[in-house]
Amino acid sequence: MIEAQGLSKRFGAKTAVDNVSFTVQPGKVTGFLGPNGAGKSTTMRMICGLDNPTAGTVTVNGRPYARHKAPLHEVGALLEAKAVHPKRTAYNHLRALAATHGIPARRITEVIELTGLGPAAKKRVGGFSMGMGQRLGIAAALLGDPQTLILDEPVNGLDPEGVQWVRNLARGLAAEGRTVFISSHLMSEMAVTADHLLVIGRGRILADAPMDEVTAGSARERIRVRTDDAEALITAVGSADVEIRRLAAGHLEIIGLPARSIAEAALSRRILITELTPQQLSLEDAYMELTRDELEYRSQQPADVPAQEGRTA
Ligand SMILES: Nc1ncnc2c1ncn2[C@@H]1O[C@H](COP(=O)(O)OP(=O)(O)OP(=O)(O)O)[C@@H](O)[C@H]1O
Repeated sequence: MIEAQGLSKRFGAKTAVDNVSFTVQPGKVTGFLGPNGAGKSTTMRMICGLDNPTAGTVTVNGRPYARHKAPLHEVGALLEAKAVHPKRTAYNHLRALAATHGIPARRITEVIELTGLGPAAKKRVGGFSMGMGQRLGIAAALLGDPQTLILDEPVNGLDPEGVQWVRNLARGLAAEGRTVFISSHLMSEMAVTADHLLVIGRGRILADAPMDEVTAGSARERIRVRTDDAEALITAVGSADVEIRRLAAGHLEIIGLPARSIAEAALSRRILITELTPQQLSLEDAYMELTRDELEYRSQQPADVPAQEGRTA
């Protein structure tokens, strides 16, 4: 279990992590999501004792990382920009790690097999693709057979088979009762991998909830509507609080109004409706809603490209 209490990290004037408290439970995959620069890597680095908190504490199984006698057996971490000697082979890199942590050689063979590194194990790491580097990082994280896994963007650079492999690995480790904390930018992947979500924006926790609660719990209802007269319906339901997307001819998505209000507005104007379907939020939709005001680096819409969403104000 990972427990953070009032955890903060400042770099000069920049507050990267701002007084966050959370618990990452064993037996589950917990996804860690947030826009670029939100504080995910800094939080993970503090969990692993690589950055010192400015305030607050974070423990793994009741102790700060540095206070564990055999940390590699306790916590396995894949963090960005892991330093690996480029002239070393993958096998020798793992052997050096194992030797300094009292891990037997047979475990090296096991993790090489587990991560599909076999054919590349005797090659120099300097020539590795990003995906092979990720597999080596995951092999290193698994080396001590730890109870807690912290994986920062583990699927970066992996091919579809590799992405699926990470998903099955994470789910398998959690099923064994381990704590699995994993960050990713791939929403669709996170939606099928994680049981629980922690969303961070500008250093603060925006959501800490089971996956199905996050995807079900949008503040605004989202209804698919088919009608013979889309223009009349847009006029009937339009207001500053209602967002309307034109999906195809006679096919709309109305956000911010319950189905009954749409039906009543249509009935009072004798507009025929042929479909009225409440939508389940995708994780991506839920995430976009949660982080709408929290983006540190925002993309600009080119001025001459019409906005995708027509707001009827
Ligand atoms: N060593 C550092 N010195 C100064 N600022 C830093 C340092 N490390 C991180 N930051 C800043 O802290 C903030 C959080 O960075 P962090 O890398 O934790 O975000 P992230 O959520 O992992 O982002 P990404 O998704 O882009 O990897 C950013 O504004 C970043 O520029």
